[in-house]
Amino acid sequence: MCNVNSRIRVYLINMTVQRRGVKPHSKNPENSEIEKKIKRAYAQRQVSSWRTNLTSVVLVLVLVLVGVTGLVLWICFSWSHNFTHTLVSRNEILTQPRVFNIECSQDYKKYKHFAGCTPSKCGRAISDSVVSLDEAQKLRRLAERGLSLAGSDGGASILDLHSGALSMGKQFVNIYRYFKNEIRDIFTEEDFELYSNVRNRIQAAIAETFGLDSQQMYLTKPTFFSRINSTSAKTTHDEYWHPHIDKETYGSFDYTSLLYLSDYGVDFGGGRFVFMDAGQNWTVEPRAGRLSFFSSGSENLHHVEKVTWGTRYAITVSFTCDHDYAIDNPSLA
Ligand SMILES: O=C(O)CCC(=O)C(=O)O
Ligand SMILES: [Fe+2]
Repeated sequence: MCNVNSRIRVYLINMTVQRRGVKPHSKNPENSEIEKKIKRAYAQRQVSSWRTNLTSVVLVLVLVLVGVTGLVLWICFSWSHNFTHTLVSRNEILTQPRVFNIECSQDYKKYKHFAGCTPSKCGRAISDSVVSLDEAQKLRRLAERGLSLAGSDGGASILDLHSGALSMGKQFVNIYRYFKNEIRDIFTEEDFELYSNVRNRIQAAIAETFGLDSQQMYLTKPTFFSRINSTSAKTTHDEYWHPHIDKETYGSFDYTSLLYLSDYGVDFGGGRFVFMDAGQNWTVEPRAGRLSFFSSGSENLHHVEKVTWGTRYAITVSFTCDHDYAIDNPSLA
């Protein structure tokens, strides 16, 4: 194509020169100067046409790249959505506990067996009728008061009424030692009664669901209030979002329960609880008064999504079958 064009151009040059009455390819210096100019102009036009072609190619490549990236992102998004299911959404109110039975892992075999308590029937359950909204709101105020005394530098902060541990900066203090008698200005006997009462009902619900003897279950540590916001964690113990198995993390746990004190999507964003099965995730959306409980072995690998805004309050209430790891209800005495 370019060759044909150049031939036509040379022909036109010759015709121009002939029309001016000059012999083509004449040795006349004036004519050769004109030829040079025309050739230079032609060369410039060719360079600019290559540039235009190159720009078009780059543009097409960029468009293709953007298209492919979009497609990959879309596939990834729909893939992760297809495999994440909502077990219970915040908007639903469960009138009946929602129970999912799962085969127990081998984890419990590594520990002493306690008939009537050690998990032989495993699973997960969610109930909105063990704790009332009013009770959850009272417990949330208790948590707000306690955690307002200190708190971690970022991520999760905890308050353990049993041991007295409260996050403060990058470490913990013991509220009973730190605040001494002033603690009675912060918490009341009624607060502690409510806490113990709620704990008893949680224990009964777990026993009923898994067919256990409630008398053989003991509260164990850590049992604590948590407050999570979107600030970034400064220490590893304030990083709450890692997938984990409670039995592995805490040893004594046989049954874990979580009582939510605030609402997903209203009080905070992110922060859903996620059960992680092979290739599938199941989320529990917190709502104030919602109780979620499960056997603590690797059949219930889980994590909490990062909180993106607002503040999330919850209580982790843990049970063991081993009396050696039992803890008492907290008291102000
Ligand atoms: O707060 C939650 O939803 C889960 C907390 C948790 O996984 C734990 O305390 O082990
Ligand atoms: Fe956990």
